[in-house]
Amino acid sequence: VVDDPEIIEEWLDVLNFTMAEVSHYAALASWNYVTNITKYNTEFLSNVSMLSGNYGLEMKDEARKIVQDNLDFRSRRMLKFALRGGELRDGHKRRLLQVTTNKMQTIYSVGKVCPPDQPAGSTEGCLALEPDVVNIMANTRDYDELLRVWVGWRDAVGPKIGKLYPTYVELKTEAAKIGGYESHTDILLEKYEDPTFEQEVDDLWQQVKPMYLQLHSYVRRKLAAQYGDDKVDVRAPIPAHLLGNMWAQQWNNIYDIVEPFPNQGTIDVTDKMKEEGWTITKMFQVANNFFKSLGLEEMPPTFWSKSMLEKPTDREVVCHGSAHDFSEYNDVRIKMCTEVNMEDLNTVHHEMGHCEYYLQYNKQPVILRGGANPGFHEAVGDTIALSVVTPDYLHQIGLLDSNKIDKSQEINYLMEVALNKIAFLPFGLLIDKWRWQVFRGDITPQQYNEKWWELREEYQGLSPPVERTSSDFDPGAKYHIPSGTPYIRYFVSFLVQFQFHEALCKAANNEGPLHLCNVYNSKEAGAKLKSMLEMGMSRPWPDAMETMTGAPNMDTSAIKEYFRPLMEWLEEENDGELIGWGKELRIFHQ
Ligand SMILES: C[C@H](NC(=O)O)C(=O)O
Ligand SMILES: [Zn+2]
Repeated sequence: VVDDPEIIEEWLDVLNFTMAEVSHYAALASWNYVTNITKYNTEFLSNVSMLSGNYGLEMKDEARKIVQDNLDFRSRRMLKFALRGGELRDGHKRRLLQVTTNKMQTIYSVGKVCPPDQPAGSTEGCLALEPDVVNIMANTRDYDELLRVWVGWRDAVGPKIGKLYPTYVELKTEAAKIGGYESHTDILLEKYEDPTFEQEVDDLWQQVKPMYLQLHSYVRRKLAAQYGDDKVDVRAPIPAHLLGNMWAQQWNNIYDIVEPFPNQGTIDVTDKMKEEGWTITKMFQVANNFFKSLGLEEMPPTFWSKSMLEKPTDREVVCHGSAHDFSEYNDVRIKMCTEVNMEDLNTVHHEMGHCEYYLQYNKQPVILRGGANPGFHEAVGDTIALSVVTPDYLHQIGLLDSNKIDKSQEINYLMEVALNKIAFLPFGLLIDKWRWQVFRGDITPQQYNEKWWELREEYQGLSPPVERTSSDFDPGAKYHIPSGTPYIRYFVSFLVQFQFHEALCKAANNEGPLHLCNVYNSKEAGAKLKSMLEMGMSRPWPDAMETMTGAPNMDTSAIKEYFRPLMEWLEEENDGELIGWGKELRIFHQ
């Protein structure tokens, strides 16, 4: 037992140094694997993960000996984090968990959708998820072609991942129990340091659900008009393959089908980006310039020389966009199979927001480097992107001919943003609703798929376009399940980013409405954001929220204020029409 403050401070210093080293090598091994999926890099990642796991166990055993009573807040917080998490002591089980996770991620990342009656073993004519299959889902308006790739992708990766998932769940459960937790779900929730967090997210969803129902009702009618009443029944959930996205998580790609006021010029600037000859590098330079304009850190030279900003042609990679913190030498990178379009312009800012956060909290001890909560980390880039997509800024960077918009163009603009942000909310909630139940043992392997679709209908008002059975594993068709990346962070982000946007607009003395506010070049907005980012996870997230907004809690008033003009318009449009589905189906009256 150690209770000498001198020795404890010394231990914490050594912890910080060794954690930086171990995290650096773990990040490098992971980087090598995700940017070049080879047998060697996969095994190398497994080996390094085993080593960093050994270090973690030793560090935890030492931390347990430390008496925390007369330590200051900061040291106690560092020790709290040091003692967190699951714990597998058995080397074989730890390796099995690592290998199983790598296998699921690899199956997903190399998955291909092949033409019908493809000879076994040949990849002739097969399509990768990014960019090929994603582009079909975004651009084709052929019901059956959409169905083919929607089913094809799930067939390609679902069952194989589904076979591995129960082992993954068992091992995570054993690690949690040895670590002193009821289930792995408690480890996931622990990051929010909030005993009522599950109740809070349910309450927040109830507050924004009416907005989602308005959008869903309107979009369903437009899809019925597009594909016919025999394909889309306005009294029923929407077939899940018609929303322009493989997971129906964001609906921007069907903007043309749902556009409120046609021929008014659109703020979907994909075509303009291509006409203007935008390159992938330019997209990242524009994003970098926005952060610089706020007085924040620019991406360092190694970001440009070491990132992977487009899909390589000579190897398999994990295409799903990600940002990487190497914990040393100011080395931050992005890996992304970028395409020149508006959706990816948003994602570029999203990923760079992670890098900005890494750069801002790198003065913190390694163990305090992280988002105030994981939702904050997902919200930084998206908050900036809320300024980027405004007519004012798009005009400034030459993607819109004018920054003036009339009433109908304003509704069009809000619809574009709502298809990204409002559509996403139930999806952001249901993924971990499913996973929390799986890790608690409330959903068995036999029930994986049927419970998934129950949640998809309950929250999103979607239905599978064809019969799904328990031999399918549709959760596995979404990156975050095979990769083990938690998801409630995005639900949190899609709410708090509007609070952050409002706070930055206030700091920038913005006069106009929230949805037209663009904080580009505002050093006051930058200073406000910086004051929160540099905290990392050194304080509980309500303190970080208070630094940003003046109040400590998540709050839906900002997102409601942002979309108010659109909601008024939608309630007009939906007056007398069917809204909701299942037992909540009703006629809407203003
Ligand atoms: C919203 C989430 N973003 C991310 O993974 O970066 C997703 O793509 O599903
Ligand atoms: Zn992210």
